[in-house]
Amino acid sequence: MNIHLSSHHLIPLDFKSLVSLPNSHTWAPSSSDHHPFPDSVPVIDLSDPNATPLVRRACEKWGVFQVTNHGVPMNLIKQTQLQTHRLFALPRDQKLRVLRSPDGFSGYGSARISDNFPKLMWSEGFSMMGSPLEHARQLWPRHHANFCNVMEEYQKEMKGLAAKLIELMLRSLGLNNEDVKWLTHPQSLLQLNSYPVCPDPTRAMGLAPHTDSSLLTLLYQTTTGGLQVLVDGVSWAPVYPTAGALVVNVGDLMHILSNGCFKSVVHRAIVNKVHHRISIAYFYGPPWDVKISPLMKLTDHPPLYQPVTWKEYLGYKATHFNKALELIRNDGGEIQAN
Ligand SMILES: O=C(O)CCC(=O)C(=O)O
Ligand SMILES: [Fe+2]
Repeated sequence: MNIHLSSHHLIPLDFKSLVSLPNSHTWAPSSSDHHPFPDSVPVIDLSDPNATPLVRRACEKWGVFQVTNHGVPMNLIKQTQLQTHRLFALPRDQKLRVLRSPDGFSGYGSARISDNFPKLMWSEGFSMMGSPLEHARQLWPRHHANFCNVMEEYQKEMKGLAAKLIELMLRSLGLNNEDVKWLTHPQSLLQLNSYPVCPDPTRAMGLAPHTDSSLLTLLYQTTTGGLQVLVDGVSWAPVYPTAGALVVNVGDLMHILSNGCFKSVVHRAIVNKVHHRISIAYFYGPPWDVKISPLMKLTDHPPLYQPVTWKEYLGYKATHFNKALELIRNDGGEIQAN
């Protein structure tokens, strides 16, 4: 499905002014909503001597895990959370001053994946590629320094942790950083998500089911849960907020790189009636123009995917959404890129 909506769908609702769900935001329940999953996403302590095999198992079975003892200062996470609330608490017309352009990466707006669904989501977001200075100046002409410092520091910490986790994932497969030399210049995007209090959460969708296009995503979801992952294609397992933990999602590019060994996890965010939920997602990937393909050492069976750059892959994702991986699969996507 690829429904191209006009750019006004980039503009989130004025959530505060609504006492009921408008039809544009009312979703039919899906059959998997009735299959809650009893097991829960693994939590891995990075200081555990067994962390490497635990990471491998989590990536193969789930495509997602939580990490504790990750070394990112809790105070910085709290500051980032505070600045995120500060941004979304701004009056709507002020946030609309920094509206993301339809094909842009930075700024305020509805979820990028909105174009692929017939209904709209109960959320708003703010994305940053590199420094947020330009937008922050428009949001707070005089008081933007704190926001910028915190977001830049957070990106720096996430970059270090992402590199560490990639190394761990590679090591778990018998590989090392020499196999991904191009990762000395990673590319990343920081995305703040806001899910306002919702009058009818069972019929609304915070963020519709998707996989991330990154190599990996590091997500902080505060103490208000809402993230769910799809297990075996039929059941939604909640990812319970765990004090100080960060959620690690395997993204599509890591699935490709691992020649299908690691799952890229399908996930979604649900909303609730009581708490305004925020989450902070850091997407980490290769430089835009580097071709990613299954690592040769893992191709004891033929490579499953054709080489693709992150930029090209995002293009496929925009046109074919959850069929994008099929499109570059060697054993025959029937779909043709257009
Ligand atoms: O808010 C969440 O828990 C999920 C966010 C997410 O999946 C994303 O930003 O890609
Ligand atoms: Fe995601």
